[in-house]
Amino acid sequence: MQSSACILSQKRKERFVPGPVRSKPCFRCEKAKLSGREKEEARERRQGGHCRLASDLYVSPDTAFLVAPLLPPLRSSSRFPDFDQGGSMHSTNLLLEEPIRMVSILEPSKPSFFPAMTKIVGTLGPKSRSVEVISACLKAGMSVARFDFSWGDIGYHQETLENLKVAVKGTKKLCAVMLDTVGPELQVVNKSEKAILLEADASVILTPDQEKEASSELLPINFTGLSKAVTPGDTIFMGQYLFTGSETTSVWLEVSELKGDDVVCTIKNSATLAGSLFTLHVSQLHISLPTLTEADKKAISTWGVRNKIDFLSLSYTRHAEDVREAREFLSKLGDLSQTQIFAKIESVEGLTHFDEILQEADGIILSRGNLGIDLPPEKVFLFQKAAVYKCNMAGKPAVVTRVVDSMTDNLRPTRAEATDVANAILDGSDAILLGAETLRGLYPVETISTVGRICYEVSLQLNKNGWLKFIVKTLLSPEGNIKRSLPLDLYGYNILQAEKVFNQDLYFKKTVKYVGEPMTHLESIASSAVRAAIKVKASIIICFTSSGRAARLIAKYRPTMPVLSVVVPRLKTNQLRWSFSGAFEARQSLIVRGLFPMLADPRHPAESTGASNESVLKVALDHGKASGLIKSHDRVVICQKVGDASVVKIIELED
Ligand SMILES: Nc1ncnc2c1ncn2[C@@H]1O[C@H](COP(=O)(O)OP(=O)(O)OP(=O)(O)O)[C@@H](O)[C@H]1O
Ligand SMILES: CC(=O)C(=O)O
Ligand SMILES: [K+]
Ligand SMILES: [Mg+2]
Repeated sequence: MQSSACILSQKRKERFVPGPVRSKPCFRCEKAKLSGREKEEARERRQGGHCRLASDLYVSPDTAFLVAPLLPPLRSSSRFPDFDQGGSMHSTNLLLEEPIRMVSILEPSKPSFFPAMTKIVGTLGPKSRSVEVISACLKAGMSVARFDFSWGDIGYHQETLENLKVAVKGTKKLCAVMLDTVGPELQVVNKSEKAILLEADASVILTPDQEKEASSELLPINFTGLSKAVTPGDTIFMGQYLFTGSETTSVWLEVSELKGDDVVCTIKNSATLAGSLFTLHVSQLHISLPTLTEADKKAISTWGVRNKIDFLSLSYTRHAEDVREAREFLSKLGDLSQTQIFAKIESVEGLTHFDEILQEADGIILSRGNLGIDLPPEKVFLFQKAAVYKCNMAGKPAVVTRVVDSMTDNLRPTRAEATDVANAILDGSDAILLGAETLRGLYPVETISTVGRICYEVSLQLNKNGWLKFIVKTLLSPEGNIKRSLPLDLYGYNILQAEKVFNQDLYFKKTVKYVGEPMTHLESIASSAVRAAIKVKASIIICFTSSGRAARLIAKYRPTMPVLSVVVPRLKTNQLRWSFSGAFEARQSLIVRGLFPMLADPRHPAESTGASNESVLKVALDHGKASGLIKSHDRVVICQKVGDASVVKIIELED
């Protein structure tokens, strides 16, 4: 297992190895005791020799053959505890094999009812709070609305939420609500909102005295402990980067002197700061403020309770204890005991405690905005791949932020951003979180639809390959040279699957292996459902669930087809009144890759007993047909309980 700390400790002075760079095991990993399974894996690696290694890393057998002799042999005396896992999280699930016909890339994807499997979280704010814009956002594919309490008051966010409710009714698109806390965020408070001109080489003082007026010489901040936390020579990053998505409104400061509670800084670049709030970021510094601040608690216990928030996005989560405390706080707030906590990893401190945080949290937000400042740039990708992989193995949703900053002011993302979105999905992310782009960007709806189209294209490729529908087979000569490509049906030997971007098979096996044995009954059933669905080329999986657990476990195995998660409400009581469960569970699946929730009518039986009676299954199938997901003669895999037994069924639809 790649330890989070080892991302930071790896040195770049690696010996040149063709293909993916192999890292030295870090001091901590080398010291780490190997578990039984790890020992077994290490043994397998040794036995596998370079060929296995090469075929793991390189996709087509012919390149593997060429590359294998170039790889240094594995030292049998040395352990690479993170390599096998590391290799799998980097590239082995991705199989973009040669030969792909380049012109085929240009073929527009056929309009289809196949949905984008990746979810989009949109932050609602000044440019996205009218009923019209929110409705358009929902239609464009937003399934979770994020309310960022770093700015705006409770009344403002309530107005936006009322509009969201109207939009949900009007569009009939389900949308979950996420409250994003302020947390220990350092902020410059500019009450007058006058633009502040900062010039390179001049001095500016950061003071905790918030009564003072902000100016080019003096900036009041919301934290008293800064002068005790920094030392001369430290750099401080300041600006509206996090809100505007633009780096040109940011300033680098260097601490030159500490005067009591004040911090005197030298300005490193000229910039004009506009607006009422700028965030400060001091690289790799622990801020002695609680993760859940008093202001956050107030927002949660008023706005949060009133609106039954589905997700709490816990900013600057630094330890597992932060999550436990938030959970304890939520547990006393009635319905909010059902709210899921998504830990935001946005500092090196959070990264260091990633594993334990993941155990406590319901999901993870890879807050690349802040973390991107805290981490050396060359380490960001490694964090992303490692963190997403760990989330995938834990079966917990991974959400990636800051993907198309430039769309805040532009109709098109940069090519780097467009590729980044697809890569984040291929890495295994469940959802993409849009911040400044929808909050105060000029094109909130276009941003969602552009990101949605990328998600759709990736999902389509994954599904297409899962079905092996349009696969072109390459024939190899006995020497292993590529002879020509022919359609699948014509020949039956030496297959190289082209146009394949995701090796579901390998992913599945790794996930099963990671869980180990014995597997819980439910996970065994859930993984079998995915296996069966792929083998019989099912169009969808229908999963009955009450707690949402079964559906989440199915999603964990990354089916290539949509999963209709049929949430069956349960009658529950809190001693005072009776109510039905189900609404939270349905909305909370709106952030999980591939899950499409449907709330069942609790009065219906699971299946029809007579021809005429309405059943949950019939409603689900009708819903699938009406939305175009399934049609006559399609196969559908169903995961449900019959009596006491959990079963996986395969049905073939009639005309
Ligand atoms: N109402 C239902 N009708 C039929 N099968 C169901 C129903 N609810 C859940 N199942 C099936 O029961 C199994 C357990 O799933 P899951 O844990 O999600 O449901 P649950 O009802 O919340 O579970 P539990 O019985 O553990 O409380 C799965 O196979 C799931 O498909
Ligand atoms: C969203 C957020 O907080 C970040 O990316 O840092
Ligand atoms: K925030
Ligand atoms: Mg952040």
